[in-house]
Amino acid sequence: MTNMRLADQKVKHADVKIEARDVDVFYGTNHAIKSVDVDILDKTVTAFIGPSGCGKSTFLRCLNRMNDTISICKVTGSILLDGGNIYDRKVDPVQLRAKVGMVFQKPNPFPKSIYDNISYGPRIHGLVSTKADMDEVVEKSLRKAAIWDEVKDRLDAPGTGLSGGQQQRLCIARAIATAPEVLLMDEPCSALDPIATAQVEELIDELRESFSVVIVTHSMQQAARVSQKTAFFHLGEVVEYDETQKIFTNPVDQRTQDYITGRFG
Ligand SMILES: Nc1ncnc2c1ncn2[C@@H]1O[C@H](COP(=O)(O)OP(=O)(O)OP(=O)(O)O)[C@@H](O)[C@H]1O
Repeated sequence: MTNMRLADQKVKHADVKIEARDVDVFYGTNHAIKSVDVDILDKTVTAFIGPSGCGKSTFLRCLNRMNDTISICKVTGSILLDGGNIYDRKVDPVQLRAKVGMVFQKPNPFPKSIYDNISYGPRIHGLVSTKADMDEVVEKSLRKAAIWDEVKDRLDAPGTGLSGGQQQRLCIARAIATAPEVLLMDEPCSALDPIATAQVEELIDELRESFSVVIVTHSMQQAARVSQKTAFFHLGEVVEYDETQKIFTNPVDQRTQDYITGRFG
């Protein structure tokens, strides 16, 4: 991994936003995540890397209880958001997902207008009461996702009519609209061309001024470009979790070294 541009690596002292301890995940008898401990820092981009099937997406989905939707999936251990257990019975997963938003691999806009894609979340969560306020939230979210100029004259057009890269930025705007504290991104650029990928990467860097971003990526170059912290997953375990620069230049574990130098995965 030489000649790799590394993101601004200065990890400023940041509060822990999510504290995961001793997390295990089972799909039936398949033990997919094994005793994982990870702290996600506030206003920091954290990358999850590792070979296919090592559990990156599974662990990411634990952070906003998306795994609840999979009947055979069982999660044990503790995951605290600002000190509160997200698996507590009193926590409403729908409310949780407004705070811990998610962007998926394939852009998935609703079959609605661009405006309605953004206004839907704030409306169902009762975050906005007047049309003028909603207009403001829609504009702000689209601006923050760097797509406002491309869509401002066609807010009534269907979101599905945009290009792939625009659809992904629309989905990011949709996730931002509920004012999340953490944004989870599961291979958000894998369906995008290099130009759209660069736009989304630039956006990720800007978003971390407002909240934490956790990104699953197969691209080590992308992890190095956008993240300050990196966790290397292997066979359901976190082998190494450290500052991105350390992981890519001086990893402690031989398995990390082998992965980043392309010896497996
Ligand atoms: N919905 C599911 N039902 C049953 N098993 C699943 C499900 N999703 C993931 N798994 C299993 O959990 C393990 C971890 O998969 P996961 O998708 O989390 O890995 P990953 O590192 O994200 O892989 P990739 O990089 O290929 O996306 C694998 O053994 C996989 O088969």
